[in-house]
Amino acid sequence: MAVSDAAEPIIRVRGLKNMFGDQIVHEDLDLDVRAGEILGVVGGSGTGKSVLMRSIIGLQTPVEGDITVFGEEMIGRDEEHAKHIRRRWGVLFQGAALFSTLTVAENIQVPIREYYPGLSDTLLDEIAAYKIAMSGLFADAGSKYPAELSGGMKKRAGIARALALDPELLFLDEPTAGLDPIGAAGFDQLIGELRDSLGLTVFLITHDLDTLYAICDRVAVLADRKVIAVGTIPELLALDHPWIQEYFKGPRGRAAAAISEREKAGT
Ligand SMILES: Nc1ncnc2c1ncn2[C@@H]1O[C@H](COP(=O)(O)OP(=O)(O)OP(=O)(O)O)[C@@H](O)[C@H]1O
Repeated sequence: MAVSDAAEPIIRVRGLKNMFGDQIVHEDLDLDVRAGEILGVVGGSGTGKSVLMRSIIGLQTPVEGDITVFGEEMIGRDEEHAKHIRRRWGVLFQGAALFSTLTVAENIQVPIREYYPGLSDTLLDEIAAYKIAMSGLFADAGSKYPAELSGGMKKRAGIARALALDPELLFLDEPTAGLDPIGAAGFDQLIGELRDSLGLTVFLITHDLDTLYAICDRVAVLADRKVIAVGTIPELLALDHPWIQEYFKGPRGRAAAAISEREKAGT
């Protein structure tokens, strides 16, 4: 893993403000995501984790603030230039958000067709097969429709589509939600392996404490409309914010920490 804190961050958010009607979701929110890291983003339900991700990827226009990705200012950028930047990231939305009327292979080919309209069907099929293998799906998954896949397989198909354009950055919104513990652990392992082998930077929204312990280099905590803390789990444990203490030191947090300790000890 090659996490760099000295270089310019891959994602830099400053003074972000988001509102829906009278409801202020974010105010004065700052966040850096470093090159090569897996950053876990946690926070209670409705604290604005998904809205933060949507702001960064350009699906939500903030009321105030600056967002740069790969050193490029994202807000107010013209569509043609934004498209070139978007090409450098992949997104796995909650529930995978696959097109239900397309096969897995066709889903993976959607972004490729958008950016490279001239590619032959043979080449598109080869690329889809490669992404399917990278995502740990069985070889004939390409011909299946999403409804024919288990929840875990759907998420892997979503990852395959997110990897379609060889991204440098992945956004994952609750990737292990709804998976059984074994499926979730396998998915964590996949994300870690992809980061290591492809040199990805990963922005990962999760409620899953096991995921935080297993693969996240740092964790950003959303509360009170902003990122109240960001650091390694030991760094966060040293803070006395009530939500952080409850989250990491409540029964589930203690269980996840114990599993992580056992795995490190190899027992
Ligand atoms: N398009 C929208 N219109 C109005 N309100 C919205 C919209 N999108 C999000 N919100 C509100 O913004 C707040 C933050 O939502 P968001 O989905 O980002 O929370 P979250 O932290 O991801 O929650 P969860 O962990 O439950 O997924 C919520 O109160 C939500 O109702």
